[in-house]
Amino acid sequence: QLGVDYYRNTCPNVESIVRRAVEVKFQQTDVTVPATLRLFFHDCFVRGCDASVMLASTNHTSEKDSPIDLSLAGDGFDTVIKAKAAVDSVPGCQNKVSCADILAMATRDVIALAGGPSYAVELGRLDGRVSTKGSVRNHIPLPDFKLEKLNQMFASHGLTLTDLVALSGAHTVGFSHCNQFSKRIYNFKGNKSIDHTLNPAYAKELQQKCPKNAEPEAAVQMDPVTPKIFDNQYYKNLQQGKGLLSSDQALFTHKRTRELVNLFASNNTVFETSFVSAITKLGRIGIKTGHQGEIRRDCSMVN
Ligand code: HEM
Ligand SMILES: [Ca+2]
Ligand SMILES: [Ca+2]
Repeated sequence: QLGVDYYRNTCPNVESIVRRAVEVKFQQTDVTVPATLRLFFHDCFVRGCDASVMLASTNHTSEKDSPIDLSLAGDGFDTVIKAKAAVDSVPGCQNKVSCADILAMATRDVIALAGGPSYAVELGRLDGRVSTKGSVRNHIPLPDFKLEKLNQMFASHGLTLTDLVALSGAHTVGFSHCNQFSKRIYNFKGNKSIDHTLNPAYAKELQQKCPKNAEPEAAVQMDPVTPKIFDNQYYKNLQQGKGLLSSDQALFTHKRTRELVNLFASNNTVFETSFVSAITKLGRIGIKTGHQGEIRRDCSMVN
């Protein structure tokens, strides 16, 4: 049911309206890029791409207030809210475009703004009416997951090992808080050692940036070389033992995925093509149509 021309008759200029709003937001802060990209991932993996991640808590706690999603940067939500306001300010477009579709378009736009590939976004998702804190824990992968478990979680959404490796390339931009990888540098396997898959010089650098008593807000760029550019540097980092999260470095440790890492590291065009294919599949997860959803007036509340 998804299609690139979905709003052809209802709001023909929706793509340029969203793009303009995203550009303005990006000029204010470049954190807009990783924040929006991660928001899209966390939305699609929990109840499908239906903007459930944007619903505010009511008498029960919603996804965004779950422990994992509390680390989603506010600028991602703000990007969608601003783009939605821009769309709704155009006569005829008011309440015609779903928050889920605006998030999908904004994600495409931030990737291009950071120097990554551009692609046609499929549209036609409705917004969901349900969001629960409990659903996040079992659906969002954790940074200490083994490859087998990561693969299982992605496979449950029809995503292949190639898709997993390509989508992990999103970690070419953005930050991680120290607590997400502190075990690797201070207490690996519970015996006060350092994860041996970490490059020793990089491990030292991380210990400096994340001292044992680091404040909870302390964060490190996930790609130490080109932290703001959407490129294949992430894979080159993995080849050098500079994957920040255990789940990143695992892609190079295992033979099955190492070949893909090497391929993406050596050929940015292949990486971009694989990423576009994978994020397009990501955007198809759990699509709601008809009575299953609605076009939310306010992205943070059901109608
Ligand atoms: C493969 C399994 C994955 C795991 C275990 C994982 C885990 C994480 C963790 C722990 C962080 C740091 C969060 C923080 O401390 O605030 C993070 C950040 C991020 N993740 Fe992932 N992630 C995965 C896949 C993905 C995918 C598929 C995407 C998007 C397509 C993505 C996009 C991002 C982005 C852009 C950031 C940076 C966020 C920011 O700077 O605000 N991740 N991820
Ligand atoms: Ca969702
Ligand atoms: Ca990069």
